[in-house]
Amino acid sequence: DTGSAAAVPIDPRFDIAYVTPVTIGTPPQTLQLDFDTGSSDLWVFSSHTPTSQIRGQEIYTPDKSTTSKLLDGHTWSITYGDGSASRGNVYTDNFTVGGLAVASQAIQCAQQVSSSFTTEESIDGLLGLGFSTLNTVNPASQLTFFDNAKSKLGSPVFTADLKNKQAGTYDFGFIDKAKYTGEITYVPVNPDPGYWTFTSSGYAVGSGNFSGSPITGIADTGTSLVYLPTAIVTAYYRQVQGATNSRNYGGYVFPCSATLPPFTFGVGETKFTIPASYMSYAPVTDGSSTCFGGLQSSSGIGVNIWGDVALKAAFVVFNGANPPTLGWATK
Ligand SMILES: O=C(NC1CCCCC1)N[C@H]1[C@H](O)[C@@H](N2CCCCC2)[C@@H]2OC[C@H]1O2
Repeated sequence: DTGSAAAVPIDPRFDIAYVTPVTIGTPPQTLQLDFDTGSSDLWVFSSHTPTSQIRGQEIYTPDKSTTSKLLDGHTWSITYGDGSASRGNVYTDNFTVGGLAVASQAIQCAQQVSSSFTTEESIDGLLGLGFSTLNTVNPASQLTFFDNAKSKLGSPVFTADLKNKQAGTYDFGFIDKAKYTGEITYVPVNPDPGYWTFTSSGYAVGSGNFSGSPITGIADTGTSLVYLPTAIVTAYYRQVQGATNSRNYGGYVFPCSATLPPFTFGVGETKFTIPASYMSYAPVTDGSSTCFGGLQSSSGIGVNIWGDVALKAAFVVFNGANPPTLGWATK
């Protein structure tokens, strides 16, 4: 079997996050989920979510599905790196992504979501694509959709083809040659503690020389920006007129009119260049002429993160074989 579904930016102006349609239950209920390789919980806004915390999101109502089953006594609670959080109870039900079906997928129903989820009206929940070891369901942790689907897939892979300000694709079970150019460079993945952790072979700022120092970090579709060591980030913003590290906005900002250099990162012998246009994330507040950078420091986080700003510049294969690897190709 295979699956293929669109990854649609939630805002036409800035690539804050991407959502992908899924169906849950019988008859199918369609929700738009944020596919997140940086976590491993599949949770949804639901009939168990207080209405005060719902603002336009689609919800899953297990009682309306003839195939839903309560996973009795199981609960979950998750907090993300940006401080957003949710918790609730668990059902199993039929679940599909782009034609790929899993019977009895654990569906974590939110009984509480934090404000940043309530205010993000176009995200109806998350679909974790990290390793199942990160799943937070107690007392028995649950498998991700990918882990449940693996046995049905011709090849135990999924691919991310995220795009700048346009819809891309998540494919499951096959590698679409039409989506990339040249060869795919595969690199080792350390699945402990549960992220798609790999080592980049270095970086360059604009037309500057390539620095071949290894950068270990995670490939995270659920994070908008790229977070790297301070030395790399300061080298980048030294090339941006008027850039400053703003305590007020919590990162590097610059005049939206500034000329930005592109940013190149290495994977094995292959080099990926993030265009300058991807390196300006969004105005710090609506209509402001001060923009927030797409590259920020990872010093406060404890891990380097290759988020959407970087992933958009490549075709990425998440290879769930044993051992797992990551494949990177230009497009
Ligand atoms: O917390 C992170 N990443 C951290 C960012 C700071 C540095 C450490 C990693 N990712 C989350 C992301 O922000 C959430 N957000 C929801 C609202 C729209 C934008 C996406 C969404 O929910 C979980 C995951 O995706």
